[in-house]
Amino acid sequence: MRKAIGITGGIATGKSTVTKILQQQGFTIVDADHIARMVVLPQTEGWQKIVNCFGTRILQEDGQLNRPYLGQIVFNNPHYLDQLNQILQPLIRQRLTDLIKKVSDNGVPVFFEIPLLFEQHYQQLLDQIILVYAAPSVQLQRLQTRNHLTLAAAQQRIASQMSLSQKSRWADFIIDNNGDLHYLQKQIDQMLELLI
Ligand SMILES: CC(C)(COP(=O)(O)OP(=O)(O)OC[C@H]1O[C@@H](n2cnc3c(N)ncnc32)[C@H](O)[C@@H]1O)[C@@H](O)C(=O)NCCC(=O)NCCS
Ligand SMILES: Nc1ncnc2c1ncn2[C@@H]1O[C@H](COP(=O)(O)OP(=O)(O)OP(=O)(O)O)[C@@H](O)[C@H]1O
Repeated sequence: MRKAIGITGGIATGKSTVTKILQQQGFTIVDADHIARMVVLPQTEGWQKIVNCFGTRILQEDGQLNRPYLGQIVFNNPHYLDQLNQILQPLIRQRLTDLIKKVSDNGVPVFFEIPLLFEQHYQQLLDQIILVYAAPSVQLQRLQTRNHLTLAAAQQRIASQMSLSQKSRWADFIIDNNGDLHYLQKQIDQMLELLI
């Protein structure tokens, strides 16, 4: 049986923390954020289109994207986020779809960490979907701390995604990441028992 399992959630709810644990347990992980970084490496089609759209101000001296600066621009203005999405989502989709389709039917699960899984409609390609949930106050606090954002900037980033409560309704399994890492591990063990 084929097991291509999507892992999603909201920004900073703990998707990468979960996939890191799964990777340590020997599972294969494909990370859409990693693909998103590959398609904007200097001189690639994605990089060129972003420079054409946003100008060279979004580049570092070495030609790489200045990601925190581009993040400030797009998460501050839905119009710019829309433009970035129009450039990057087709490039990400092509690679991600290929990788999902390659999962063999030997029953060994492959986990796909996809932040915009529902926004970009990847659900039809996946066999099961896990959502990593954190309460709004926990999510806000973790995002502010990790990215050194003001309250307003963190709220804006959360608002740029579909609401977590909406996503929760569509998931096959919800991992509650409101506790400590020990509690998270227990949730992951339960998920593995149920889904695999
Ligand atoms: C704006 C960018 C340059 C900021 O880079 P930065 O290194 O600071 O953040 P990073 O890439 O690690 O993303 C962090 C988180 O932001 C959220 N996020 C990223 N892109 C988006 C987006 N287009 N819309 C809403 N939320 C997003 C996700 O929860 C993601 O996990 C970067 O996020 C980006 O290129 N985004 C577009 C690519 C994308 O859509 N990635 C998600 C693939 S499903
Ligand atoms: N159970 C936990 N206890 C304490 N801190 C946690 C826990 N889970 C995650 N964190 C911290 O919260 C922050 C966000 O977690 P993580 O980076 O895994 O989220 P994410 O959903 O992958 O974020 P993004 O959408 O931005 O990629 C990180 O700094 C992480 O170390």
